[in-house]
Amino acid sequence: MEELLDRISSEIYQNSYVIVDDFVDSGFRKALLKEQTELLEKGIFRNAAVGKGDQKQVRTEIRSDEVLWMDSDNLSPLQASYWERIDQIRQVLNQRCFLGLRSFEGHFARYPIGSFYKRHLDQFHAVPHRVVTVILYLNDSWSNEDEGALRMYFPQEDGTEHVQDVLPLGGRLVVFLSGEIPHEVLPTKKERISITGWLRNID
Ligand SMILES: O=C(O)CCC(=O)C(=O)O
Ligand SMILES: [Fe+2]
Repeated sequence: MEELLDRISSEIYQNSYVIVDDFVDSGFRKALLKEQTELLEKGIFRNAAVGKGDQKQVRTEIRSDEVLWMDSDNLSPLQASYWERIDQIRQVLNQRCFLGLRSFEGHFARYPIGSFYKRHLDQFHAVPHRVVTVILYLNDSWSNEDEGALRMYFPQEDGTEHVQDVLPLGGRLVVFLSGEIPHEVLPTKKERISITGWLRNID
């Protein structure tokens, strides 16, 4: 984990993003996926909203995933163990990148077949406190034909954008600066499950 934390902090410092394959082992991933699938079957998932406070609304033309927020006071043992690992990332990013990260918030997300999330930034006027986005994919298998990639846009110095597509491979962790990297989820041809969270500079 030490080496991994080194790599995460140096790549965030240099590139504003990092991709870590097999961040969790397949036993842990499968257990989380099972736990989440059970919640899903109980119908606890909600259509994801866009915006915050009074502005909050379900806009399925922007995003059509379903989310379930994790309750920090009521974490399952698996969720707690994931939070602990994220907290190690939080600490190393504070030590090496001086990001002043104080807390984490996160939700499970399910993208049914055909769903997507249009291009956006995770940090904007209504949610200024999200500094680092952390996504863990839980899918059993994924290939190019399943589509549903995370498409990231990297602004270049000459004003153009470099585009990178990242497949939601199970166990893969994607970390990036929430205010710097616009991204979208391309329409998926297979159900797509993840945990998306944000390290914030408030408690
Ligand atoms: O699941 C992904 O790949 C990205 C999700 C996302 O952009 C978000 O929830 O803000
Ligand atoms: Fe996002």
